[in-house]
Amino acid sequence: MSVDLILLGGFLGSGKTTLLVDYLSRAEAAGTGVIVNEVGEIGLDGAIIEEGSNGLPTMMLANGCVCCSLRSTLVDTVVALLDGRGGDGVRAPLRRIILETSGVSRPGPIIASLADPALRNRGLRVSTVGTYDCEIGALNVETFEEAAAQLAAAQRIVFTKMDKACADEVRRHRSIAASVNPLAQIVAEPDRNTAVAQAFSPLPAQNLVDQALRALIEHPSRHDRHPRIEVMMGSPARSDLTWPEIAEWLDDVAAFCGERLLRLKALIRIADCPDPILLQSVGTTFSAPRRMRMHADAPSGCVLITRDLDAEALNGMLADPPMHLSATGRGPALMQ
Ligand SMILES: Nc1nc2c(ncn2[C@@H]2O[C@H](COP(=O)(O)OP(=O)(O)OP(=O)(O)O)[C@@H](O)[C@H]2O)c(=O)[nH]1
Repeated sequence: MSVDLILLGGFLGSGKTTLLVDYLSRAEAAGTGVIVNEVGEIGLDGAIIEEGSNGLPTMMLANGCVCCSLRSTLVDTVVALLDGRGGDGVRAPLRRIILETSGVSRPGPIIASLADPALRNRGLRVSTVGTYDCEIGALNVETFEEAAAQLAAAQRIVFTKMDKACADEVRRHRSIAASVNPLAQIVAEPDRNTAVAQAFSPLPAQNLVDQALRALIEHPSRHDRHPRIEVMMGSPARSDLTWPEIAEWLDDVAAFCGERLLRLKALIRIADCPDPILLQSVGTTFSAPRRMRMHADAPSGCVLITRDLDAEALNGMLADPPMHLSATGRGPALMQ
């Protein structure tokens, strides 16, 4: 049986713990294990979650950041939960594990650490959910780098503190979130119960995400553009690209961008395969390429989300790049 491992990210104070505790009190949270990562020594979030965990197994990773110093501890903790060693008593098999990351964690290194051999055959399906604070916004200047990495990595962005924002502000936040991460599903539900239920429900099937990618490639446009975040579209330079060329290009892109690469998603046709190949990264952590047999007629292309780096710089990286990148439609610059 596969187990969903949901990385819950979002900046400090953006409402992760509150969302998680609200979820754990619901009937559909049965079969959930929780891991809480806190950087400070006090373990306040852990205590709040334990209190509200409804008897579900909860484990703490305190005193360090899960994307930097606690990576092997994270793997041990996930294994312990999967083996039924988290919390007290004998447990029914888990259906999902929710990892609340510390507000300053970057998702890429966490996903990379989950590729550990100890987790290889455990049927983990990793997904990413991010909270977006409608009271203060998500991308403030002081916290920009981590917040941008978290927002761009999310497959689902859940709006929090909607009670503190008027309808116009929520509309603006929706536009900002969609502009920074056009691949994410946005949950902007004023009704708290509905929002909590949707936050951790199974993510739309892969084909829905691929439809989003396809729509973007066919109709690129961005209404709100952040001055430091670029969403680029890529199209193949030739029709006879080979896998080694694409693999080398991805290596070059990752090395050139480093932490400035926030997200990459691509459906690419190569000469020696009848089906397009799906490629994805969160930060510079790439998942294994997948043949997409159901998408034989899909166009070839990619979406890249970067910070502090434009398409021209990436195109100039190689004399003859296999993919040509261009910025999506530009609207007025956002100053948030
Ligand atoms: N009004 C309002 N307040 C909220 C909401 N969600 C969270 N808060 C408050 O915002 C503050 C921070 O919420 P937390 O859930 O602790 O945020 P967090 O992201 O877990 O914070 P860190 O663990 O420090 O990163 C708390 O005082 C919450 O009560 C919301 O939907 N509406």
